[in-house]
Amino acid sequence: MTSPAGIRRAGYIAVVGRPNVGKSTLINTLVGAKVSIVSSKPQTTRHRVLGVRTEVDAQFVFVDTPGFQTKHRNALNQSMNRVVTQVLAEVDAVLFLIESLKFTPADERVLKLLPTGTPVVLVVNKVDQVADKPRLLPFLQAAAGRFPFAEIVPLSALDGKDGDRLLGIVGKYLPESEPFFEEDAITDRSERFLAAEILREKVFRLTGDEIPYGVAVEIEQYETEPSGLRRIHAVIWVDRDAHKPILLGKGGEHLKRISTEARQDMEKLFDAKVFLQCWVKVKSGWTDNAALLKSLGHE
Ligand SMILES: Nc1nc2c(ncn2[C@@H]2O[C@H](COP(=O)(O)OP(=O)(O)OP(=O)(O)O)[C@@H](O)[C@H]2O)c(=O)[nH]1
Repeated sequence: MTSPAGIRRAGYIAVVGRPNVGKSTLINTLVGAKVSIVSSKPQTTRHRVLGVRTEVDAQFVFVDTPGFQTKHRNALNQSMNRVVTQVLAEVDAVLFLIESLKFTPADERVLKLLPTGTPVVLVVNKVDQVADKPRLLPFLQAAAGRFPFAEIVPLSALDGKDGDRLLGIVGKYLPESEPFFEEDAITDRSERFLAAEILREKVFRLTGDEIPYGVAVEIEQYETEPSGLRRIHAVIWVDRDAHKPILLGKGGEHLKRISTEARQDMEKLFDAKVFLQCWVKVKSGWTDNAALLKSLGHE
């Protein structure tokens, strides 16, 4: 960080990019705690998730925005695009992620939504996958011609050192300000929200390709007992009858594994004992129902 001694900077940074470019991975690397979802499947991030990183002289508040869904135009996608537009109007800097040596029509659509009055840093991710490094240079030059980027930073979101380098670069664009969050804050979202995120991640990770998008997690009940024990009742909503047995598995074994792994992650994150009960229920057509989406916490 280069700000003069005693001066603190703080600001909001949006992370945008098409699905699967590595936004969640980058945020996890930058924030150093598991507050977002990482999955090999596209379009797992539907919420705005704030991750906070506090350095000696700057605080970075990252806003993880959903990827753009362009294949299916239903209520879920429209709500996603609204979130993106909202987020971009509010921030101090934008990180626009693309993948090394790829610039797809989906990237182009994200590019069109970038603000011109806000510094945009182009993050060229997954450089570790490029065997032939000299091929990067012309790619970066071409990218520089597409938009007045404030900076262009090739990196691997999996690499902590690259993350620190990026922080040094982004820090310059943050305004002078007192920090917004307590030093140890990792998120402004409640435990209840994090519990849902963790459970949703387990469903995606452990269920394979059979259930790509039609899954939502709802925390019906969340209680902290005087002993510190968290008592959580969760519903995993699926939009087809056929998906229920897939999630349950033989004799309920699969659901048991999902909930056990989710509980273990929650206990680690909350530093407390967790009692987690999960049900699988079918709600047909939920991805097309804006009112229901809202009731499930989607914006
Ligand atoms: N090799 C390599 N893989 C990466 C890198 N960054 C992310 N990935 C992988 O790319 C996949 C997608 O990463 P995510 O972080 O889930 O992508 P995302 O942009 O958040 O995706 P959505 O949530 O769908 O918008 C995961 O399998 C990551 O492990 C990287 O720098 N190098």
